[in-house]
Amino acid sequence: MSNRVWIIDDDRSIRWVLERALTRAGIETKCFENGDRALDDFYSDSPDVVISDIRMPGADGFKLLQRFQAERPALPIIIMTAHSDLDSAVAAYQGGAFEYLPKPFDVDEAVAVTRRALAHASEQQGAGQVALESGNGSKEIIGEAPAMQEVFRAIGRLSHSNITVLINGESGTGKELVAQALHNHSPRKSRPFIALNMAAIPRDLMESELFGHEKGAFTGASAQRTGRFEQADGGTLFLDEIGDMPAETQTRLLRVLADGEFYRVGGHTPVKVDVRIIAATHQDLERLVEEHKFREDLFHRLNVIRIHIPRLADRREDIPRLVRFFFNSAAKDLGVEPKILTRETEEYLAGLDWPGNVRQLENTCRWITVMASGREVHVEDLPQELHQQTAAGETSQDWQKALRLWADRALATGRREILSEAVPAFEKALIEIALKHTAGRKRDAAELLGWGRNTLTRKLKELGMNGEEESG
Ligand SMILES: Nc1ncnc2c1ncn2[C@@H]1O[C@H](COP(=O)(O)OP(=O)(O)OP(=O)(O)O)[C@@H](O)[C@H]1O
Repeated sequence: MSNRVWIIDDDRSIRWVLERALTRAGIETKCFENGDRALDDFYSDSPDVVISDIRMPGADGFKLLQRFQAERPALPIIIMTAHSDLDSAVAAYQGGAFEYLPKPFDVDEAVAVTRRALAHASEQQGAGQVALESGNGSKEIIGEAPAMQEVFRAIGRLSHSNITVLINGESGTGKELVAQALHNHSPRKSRPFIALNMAAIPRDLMESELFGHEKGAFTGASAQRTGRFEQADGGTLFLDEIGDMPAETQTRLLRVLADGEFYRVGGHTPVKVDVRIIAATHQDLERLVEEHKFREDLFHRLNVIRIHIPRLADRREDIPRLVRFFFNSAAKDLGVEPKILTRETEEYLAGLDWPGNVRQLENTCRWITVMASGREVHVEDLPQELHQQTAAGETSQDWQKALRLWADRALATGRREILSEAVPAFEKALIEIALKHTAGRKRDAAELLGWGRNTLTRKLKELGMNGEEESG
């Protein structure tokens, strides 16, 4: 009999949850508490799909992946791991894994991924999978927030391809870092990665910058110069702030993408290149298209795969880890000991808006490393502009916004069951004010609150506010 899906994890609760969910979904399962047991069974009873943890005693997930792959290259494997950095995700794909499931995962998602893997298994019966070599010198990308996990998955999925990618995200969110990771984990990784920011190049130099020029093509062109396209041949050209590309350059770019060749400025011989384009923008390109500021045909050429990188404020849970990461790298650069945040400072930083996103956080961490006197960083050690940001924010915020901010901070820093903290504080505040308005008369205060008198009496007792009222 075939046990269609194997679940391999040393954590009994994970095995239990998955087994239950898959069985309910009508999928047969077989569980193993370690990799060695699974390897023992592999030759006598082969699965259709494997779901495996990475870190286990004995044969770990990567070793299993290797062994399974060697025997059955088309076997889909889903790697689960709590260790959610990019490299383990991509390494999983390089071994031929089908999917990457960060822990803790949503059970429905796990079932959906397993279904896809089963469908894939039946399609791919017997087909081989291409193994990729590992990437080179990639900078670490920190991100445990679900939205960042999506980004990592996309990088993993795209690691076999040369497909055009459009990255969306505000300034400083890490678009270039992701573009570099896409390149480093692509078949082009040993060829150049050239980054170019459209917003930073003067308009009249743009074409020569991209396509190069011949000697004498314009005043000042005293020698022939190769452009970025030629420099990126065989590799990747990262076009940042593509929304700022002038119309005439858009037209030329479109032609290059269609023909795979171009002319240097002032040149008459076509130059052939093989370049993968990754474009990025903080702008809404669809809107620019509607406003006729961006060519629709170029937009469609670039918008093959879209990756969205969230604002830092939408992934606050990553802030403490990012801070530790930046403290460590700043300390290394400056030859000092890395700073440490107090819990209060950590909560404070996690609650700020960070309009400059990760770049602003990185700069702040450098500033602190240089400027803060002690090793422990307190709220008062933070740069002045961060204090101003909250002061300005809070005066303009109504109480609901302040409440949201509080909840966001509390959850981002690991607090749980926050209703039990917030509800009594909320009721207490309203009761106090109602009693103030009625000079302490309970009956009237209850009416102001919309409660019966008995309810108010009970609440006062529950909240330990019995000293606050007179009879009324
Ligand atoms: N998730 C992350 N983990 C670690 N470092 C990060 C992360 N995101 C961004 N950084 C760092 O923050 C800085 C800004 O990132 P990057 O230049 O990639 O942003 P960007 O979106 O391309 O910005 P812009 O649009 O302004 O060019 C870089 O130093 C980068 O290394």
